Amino acid sequence: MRAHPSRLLFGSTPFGEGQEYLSFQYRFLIVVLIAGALATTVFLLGESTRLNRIDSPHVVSMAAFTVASLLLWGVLRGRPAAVRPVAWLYLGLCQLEYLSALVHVPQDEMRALWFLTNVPGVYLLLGRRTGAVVTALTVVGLAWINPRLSVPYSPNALATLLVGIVYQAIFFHVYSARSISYLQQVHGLNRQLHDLADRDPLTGLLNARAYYAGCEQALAAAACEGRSSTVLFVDLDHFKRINDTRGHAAGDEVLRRVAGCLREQVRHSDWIGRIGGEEFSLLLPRTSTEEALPLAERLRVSLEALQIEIDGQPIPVTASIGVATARPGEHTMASLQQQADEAMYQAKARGRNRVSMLEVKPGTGARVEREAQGTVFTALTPHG
Ligand SMILES: Nc1nc2c(ncn2[C@@H]2O[C@H](COP(=O)(O)OP(=O)(O)OP(=O)(O)O)[C@@H](O)[C@H]2O)c(=O)[nH]1
Repeated sequence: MRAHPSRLLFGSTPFGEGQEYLSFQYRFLIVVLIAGALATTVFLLGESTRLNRIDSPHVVSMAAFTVASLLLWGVLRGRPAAVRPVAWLYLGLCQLEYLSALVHVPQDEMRALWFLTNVPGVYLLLGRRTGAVVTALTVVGLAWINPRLSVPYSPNALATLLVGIVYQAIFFHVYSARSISYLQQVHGLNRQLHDLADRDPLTGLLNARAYYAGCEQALAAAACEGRSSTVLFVDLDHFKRINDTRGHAAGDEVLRRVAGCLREQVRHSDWIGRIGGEEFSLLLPRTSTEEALPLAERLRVSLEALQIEIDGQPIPVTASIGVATARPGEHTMASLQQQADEAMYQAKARGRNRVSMLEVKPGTGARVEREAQGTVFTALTPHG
């Protein structure tokens, strides 16, 4: 597969969530470093072909500037965290280079304009406060050095230059404030969109698509560490009756309360999703069957103990829970969920409000089923 040409310039640099502005600064600085090196190279080529005349101290300064810019590019490439220190170094380098032009190339009337080019870069890379300080220092510095130059600027030319620098500073002050707040808004809206796309609006849990996508990765990560993971498939019993006898709104309230109860009892690292009407699935990464079964039983008891009252009338809730465990590399999320599904149907078939576990022995395909009674688990149909 061919690499995208932009990788030559920027490398394959990873950016975390919420790093849009850093990613912009990183790319901006790389382009600025290369553009700076190219600009001085053009001047050096002009000098070597006698198209323009530059005094020798400034030729040395431009050559050093070109090499230093390329070195800074090499340092920055692939390291977005280095944007600030590299930007500071580059700012110092630019100021020295412009100063050298001011002193050593008096025949170039336009040379002081280079100081204008720093203002946008400082605002965008080092922030508004640094931008204001650098602008003030540049204005004072130019006013101080002008009478000391071998060919000074006229008062009119100097005033135009200084007012131009201040005007540009004000412009970029406002621009950087607005662009950052705009990016923050876009980031917030992006998060909301992600939430809308990933969450079930009724319960706030992950929807089936987001749940399975996250679980697939969590399962693979646990397998890489040689750890098992377990799925608990929770299906409410006779939920249709609640809808039929107490109304759909009451059914919705039950689903919200069940989701809250499940969420409260699992670890932060566990995955939980609403994958169907009254169906919830939990993936417990790095968790064996022996660790998961007592939790499944605890969840069943908690759901049974939920006290849901609507219009003063209690609504009893129970759930059937299917348990299936994947040893490292043994299952995809789809096949593990399928096994938990089968285990849940066993729990339904045996009378509901219970936990059932199904294990399929690798190689032989032999099935071992277990069921909880209280917190004791008994093997039901071991064979193989
Ligand atoms: N209130 C409400 N009901 C829903 C929602 N999504 C699905 N349902 C209902 O959930 C019910 C599921 O019924 P069934 O699949 O027959 O399951 P059950 O009644 O729980 O029976 P068993 O699973 O066999 O114990 C259906 O009546 C659906 O209309 C929802 O978002 N809100």
